[in-house]
Amino acid sequence: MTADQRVPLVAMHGITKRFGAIEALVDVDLHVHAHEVVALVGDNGAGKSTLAKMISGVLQPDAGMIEIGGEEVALPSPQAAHALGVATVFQDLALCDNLDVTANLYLGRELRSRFARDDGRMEESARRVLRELKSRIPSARTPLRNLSAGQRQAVAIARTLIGNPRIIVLDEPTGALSVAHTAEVLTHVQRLRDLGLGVILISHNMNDVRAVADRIEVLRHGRNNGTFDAATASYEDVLAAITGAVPLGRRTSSRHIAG
Ligand SMILES: Nc1ncnc2c1ncn2[C@@H]1O[C@H](COP(=O)(O)OP(=O)(O)OP(=O)(O)O)[C@@H](O)[C@H]1O
Repeated sequence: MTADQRVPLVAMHGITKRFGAIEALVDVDLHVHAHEVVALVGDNGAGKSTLAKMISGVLQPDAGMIEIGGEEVALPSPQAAHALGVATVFQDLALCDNLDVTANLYLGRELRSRFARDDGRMEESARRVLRELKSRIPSARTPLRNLSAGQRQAVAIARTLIGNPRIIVLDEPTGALSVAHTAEVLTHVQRLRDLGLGVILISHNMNDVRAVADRIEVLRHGRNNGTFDAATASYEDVLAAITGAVPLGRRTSSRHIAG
């Protein structure tokens, strides 16, 4: 079976979203398979976050259709998206400095034994998830305030794994990180793919994108503006699609690329 014949984990068709007079997204398509990292790139205001918020149930499209596992779905809330296996790490990470790693992973969904919070089970499961991610965080009991920016990002990613998601959306996970921490986070992204998840990676950084993505989807002014195989795409061609600067000659249409 070729990649195109597989049912995507998530497929968005003809997504349109307006904020008053602003057309944030117009007729946008996006799909992601299992074991695939799709980078969503574009200039400021291209519509990346708006699209991510729709997969995450934070925003709803004005038109278009979203399928998960081949079934059309409604995602009226983040809870609805979560229940269907979509997990998102937004830029603010939503972690608590005063709590340790385990407490952050289980924030708002603590495991309980019959009468009390089951700290032992949570810690064991936190250790398992960190191992799965190949994280270098020293202990599941380390207070978050002692972790580096890269390790915090790892905790935020690990937190999504607690809910057994199928699709993970990462919004600029390396935005504020040093080179070493960026490399660590990119390893985690690869690990998510190895675990069989579909990953949507929003990024401004072409080096990161080319290091981990299988496919690159470009948005420009709220519209699809090119699909590239990350292994073979030239930096110039992707940049041209992002900025609209260069003729489309060498760009590959989304219809010609195996997803
Ligand atoms: N809540 C909102 N109300 C009004 N306009 C919005 C809102 N959210 C986004 N927009 C507009 O929609 C367009 C797309 O924004 P979006 O944040 O999705 O772009 P982006 O590609 O994620 O940009 P960036 O890389 O700067 O985060 C922009 O013109 C933005 O100003």
